[in-house]
Amino acid sequence: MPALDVAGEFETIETLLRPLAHPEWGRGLVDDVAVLPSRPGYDLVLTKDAIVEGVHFLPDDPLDTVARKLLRVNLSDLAAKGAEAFGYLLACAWSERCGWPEREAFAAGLAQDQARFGVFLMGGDTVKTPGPAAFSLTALGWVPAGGAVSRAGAEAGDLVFVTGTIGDGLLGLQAARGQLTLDPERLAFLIDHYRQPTPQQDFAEVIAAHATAAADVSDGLVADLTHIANASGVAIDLKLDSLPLSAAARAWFEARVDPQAALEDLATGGDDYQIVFTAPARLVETLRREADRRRVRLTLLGEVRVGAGVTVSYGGRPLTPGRAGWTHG
Ligand SMILES: Nc1ncnc2c1ncn2[C@@H]1O[C@H](COP(=O)(O)OP(=O)(O)O)[C@@H](O)[C@H]1O
Ligand SMILES: Cc1ncc(C[n+]2csc(CCOP(=O)(O)OP(=O)(O)O)c2C)c(N)n1
Ligand SMILES: [Mg+2]
Ligand SMILES: [Mg+2]
Ligand SMILES: [Mg+2]
Repeated sequence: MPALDVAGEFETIETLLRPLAHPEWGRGLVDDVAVLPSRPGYDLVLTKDAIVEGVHFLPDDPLDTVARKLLRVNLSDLAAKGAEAFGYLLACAWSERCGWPEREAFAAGLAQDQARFGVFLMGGDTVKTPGPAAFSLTALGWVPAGGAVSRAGAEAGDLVFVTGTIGDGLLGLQAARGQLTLDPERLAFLIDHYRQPTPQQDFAEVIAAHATAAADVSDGLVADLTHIANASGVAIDLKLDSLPLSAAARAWFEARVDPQAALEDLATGGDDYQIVFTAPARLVETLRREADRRRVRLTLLGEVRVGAGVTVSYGGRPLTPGRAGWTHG
């Protein structure tokens, strides 16, 4: 284990990060830049999200899960555009709690997810901070030229779908803070979802082929649907009765005295990293088949109308959630 005060930055890069570098384009992490050749017939899709201790993850979250969350929240944005990820740039601002073993865990978490999601490290930056740890990642992906799905293509008459389940991120945060009473396995499932959500990478090609508009759910289902409605210049009806819940979230839900308030919390809590998208109504069966083939749960949540904004309803009655989702203020 090297003495961090003398060798921290370059030991970290050489020993922990270089093994993660892209074999051709990362230049062994010894140059000032990475260089990648353009890919004829494809567009390069780029996205960047940062995560900060105390804001996006908890001070006692293990560093391997922090690294995976960082990579996954970014892969989630690429998947929502129908893009296939191939690489990423990484910036680490290590705090006092990030000694060598923690940095090793961080790199090991990335190595595992690189293998799982088919991406490589292209470069980045390594600094220390006297404050809370913070990490930022720029994910890179390819999409067939002109094929990236935007937030802006929803049309009146389209249907609104979401992959997976909604609410596990919010409940996972509460579980990690010791604020939930549920079976231990359910608590573990929720905490795992909070710490290392699964980006819907396998669904990206379905989005590319069929979605008219799409976004990943990070701020909250209502907030992210509002982004789609605003960008597309349409109104969206969202039926809370249809909200897809995991078994753990359902167990929590069934113990609530106010089901409407509970569903509102789940639909505005965020940290879901599912894909919410619109598609023409005639594609329902195709979408269901494509989702089944990939073992992705797919839920019809509502529809697109002429107008503006998102109308949320429960039991046939419109309601106004106190907030649409998370904002950084
Ligand atoms: N500091 C910034 N500099 C440049 N663009 C930014 C910055 N912060 C956010 N954006 C852009 O604003 C848009 C919305 O960002 P955000 O809400 O973070 O998207 P997402 O929820 O998909 O991660 C994106 O196009 C993003 O690239
Ligand atoms: C300790 C902690 N508190 C609160 C949250 C909830 N939270 C923080 S940021 C966020 C929204 C997503 O983060 P953001 O940086 O807005 O991601 P983006 O929309 O840019 O992808 C949520 C739900 C959390 N994940 N962790
Ligand atoms: Mg962002
Ligand atoms: Mg994002
Ligand atoms: Mg997004």
